[in-house]
Amino acid sequence: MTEYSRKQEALDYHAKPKPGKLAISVTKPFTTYGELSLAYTPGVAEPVKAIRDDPEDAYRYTSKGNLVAVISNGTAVLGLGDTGALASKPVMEGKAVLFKKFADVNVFDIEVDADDPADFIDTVERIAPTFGGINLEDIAAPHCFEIEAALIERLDIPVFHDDQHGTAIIVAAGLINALELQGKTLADARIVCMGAGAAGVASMKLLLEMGAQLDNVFMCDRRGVIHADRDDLSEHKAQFATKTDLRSVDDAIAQADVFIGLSGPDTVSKEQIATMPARPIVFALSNPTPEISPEDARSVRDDLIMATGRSDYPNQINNVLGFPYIFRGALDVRARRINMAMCVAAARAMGELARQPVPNSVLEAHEQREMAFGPDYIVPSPFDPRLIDYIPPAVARAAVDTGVARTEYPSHYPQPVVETDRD
Ligand SMILES: NC(=O)C1=CN([C@@H]2O[C@H](COP(=O)(O)OP(=O)(O)OC[C@H]3O[C@@H](n4cnc5c(N)ncnc54)[C@H](OP(=O)(O)O)[C@@H]3O)[C@@H](O)[C@H]2O)C=CC1
Ligand SMILES: CC(=O)C(=O)O
Ligand SMILES: [Mg+2]
Repeated sequence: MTEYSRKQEALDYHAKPKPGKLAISVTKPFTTYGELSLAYTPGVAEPVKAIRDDPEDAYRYTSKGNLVAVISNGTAVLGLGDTGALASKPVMEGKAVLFKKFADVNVFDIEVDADDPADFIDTVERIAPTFGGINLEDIAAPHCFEIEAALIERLDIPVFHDDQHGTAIIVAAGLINALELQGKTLADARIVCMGAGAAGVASMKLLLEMGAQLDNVFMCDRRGVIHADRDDLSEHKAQFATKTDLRSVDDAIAQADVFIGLSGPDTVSKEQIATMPARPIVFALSNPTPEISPEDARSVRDDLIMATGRSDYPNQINNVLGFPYIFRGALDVRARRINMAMCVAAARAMGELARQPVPNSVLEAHEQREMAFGPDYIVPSPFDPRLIDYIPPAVARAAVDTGVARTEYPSHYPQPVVETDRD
């Protein structure tokens, strides 16, 4: 397929037979006058009064508890940069499709024309009563950090910046598996992260939480390696400013076991990948164009494990594996927030699933005869039907254990096996 026909196919997919990828459906019988009088006036006044008297009843009588807002201001849309709010809508509709298809979570996508963080925060705060959770998407650093922190502070529903934590979870799951396959460990691995924005900062923070060492993490932005002698660092970059003699990205990559790209298209060269020590790991995760193509990386290395964020190569490290299931688990225990313990639990569950035999439905979706844990299969496929059995229970359990759940661990979720003493 030529580049032109690929583009046209994508445009046609979005345009036909109806513009966009989503519609709203009605969940109650609605054909008679009696049903009209229940759904609308006078019947609707009863749940209104109930919720006025007890706001928790919103979870009982409305769609709030299974409704997430996917909200963007369009300032960091994929790796395309600041496209503006309107142009981010196809991505937000796409996230809504994934939420619904993979975890049966309903979504309103909301594109907010507000570059000023205070305006954006106010808008989200005002519309928050509608929703059971808020998924922030494609909001550039550094504003994304301020926006997320303010909304977590002001709201009592989960607020989750997907590009930060959704990405971090899948990066951690994939990296732990890839390191094991390469005979390395998270505690010892030297990691270069190209991109110190939303995704890069959160991913490195989760890796530190899960065992990576700060002295082994070399964060890079457009000005090169982030180090302690730089005086141009935001608070979020400064937490990675270690004492190091490394200054150039070339030098950092030449010592790195792992390269993680969360920056933009074509930001690392074949020559740089060629200098990495034996058995390297290269996650080129910028979308849609990675930091380096798998073809280019493989042309200079036959000992690497390679992943991208795309669906058309093996090892898709993409937050699609995370956000539908993390919200499913959080909503099902009515969590007040999504905390670090829930993120770690999700990453571990995801990584574990990749080690299990692959079901036929996944082989069929990928048109493969065989897939098994190994260099070309370090994370589950987005089409793995077991993701819903692995991740939400892990997230819900962590929410309950850390005291952020408003309900008990759901009775319809897998229950722990109780050992009985028969003696
Ligand atoms: N696969 C996945 O699941 C995901 C992938 N991503 C990808 O990660 C990338 C970043 O997204 P996000 O963190 O939200 O965006 P941000 O705008 O928050 O951060 C972008 C970061 O990348 C750096 N950067 C951009 N271009 C270059 C370059 N040429 N050389 C070095 N550094 C560069 C920026 O540097 P500076 O600070 O100097 O401006 C900044 O630190 C995107 O390409 C996105 O598609 C994001 C989320 C999920
Ligand atoms: C996958 C995603 O969220 C991104 O590239 O921004
Ligand atoms: Mg995104």
